[in-house]
Amino acid sequence: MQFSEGYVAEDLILQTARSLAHEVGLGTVTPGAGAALRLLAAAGNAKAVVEIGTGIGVSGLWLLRGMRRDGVLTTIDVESEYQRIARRIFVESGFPSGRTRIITGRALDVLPRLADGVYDMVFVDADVAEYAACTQAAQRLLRPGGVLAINNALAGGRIGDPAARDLATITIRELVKAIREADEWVPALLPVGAGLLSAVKRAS
Ligand SMILES: C[S@@+](CC[C@H](N)C(=O)[O-])C[C@H]1O[C@@H](n2cnc3c(N)ncnc32)[C@H](O)[C@@H]1O
Repeated sequence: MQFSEGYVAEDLILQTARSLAHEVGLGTVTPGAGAALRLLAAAGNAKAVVEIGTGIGVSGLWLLRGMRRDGVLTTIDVESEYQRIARRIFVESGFPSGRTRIITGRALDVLPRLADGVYDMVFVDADVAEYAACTQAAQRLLRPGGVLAINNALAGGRIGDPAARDLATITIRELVKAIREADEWVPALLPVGAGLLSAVKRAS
């Protein structure tokens, strides 16, 4: 596990972003999960990606590095102060402001304003209570063959423990089960970082 997490090393800018996030007490994707996000974006030659939960830009930077050179990352967060730092990190990493569309607001207020069926990937990493609604929105936003990725899918390691009945664990457990059983998704639960539930939207 330690080997796979460190397999793709983070450069100085990602390390700096990660330590800034820790300083403000903000969780981020791990390097292994970041590398998996970059892989998924690159595999889909992603031009348009939606991220729910900008934080200060660690996962966004991984996504941008996998996307097409002309791709645009639309990233949503309620905290404009985090996004101010993220904007700086993206630009300092060589991604001009035209490569990002940074939207401040609650995910469930912003997502209905985004266009149907035009996104190649949606990454969800914000409020667990809204994961199911974000998944529903992703179903609408993604093109056929587009990829949904949901962070924290192992619920802090409690997902498979039937004795774990806290609300967050139950919410995630029900969601990963629903996605596994839904005809519209082709899923796999990747055991990187906090767990990255990844699912391709089936062409109907
Ligand atoms: C774990 S952090 C995201 C970390 C980021 N994805 C990364 O790996 O660098 C979760 C973020 O979700 C944001 N957030 C929480 N609830 C939200 C909501 N309802 N809508 C939009 N953003 C929200 C928080 O402000 C926080 O920045």
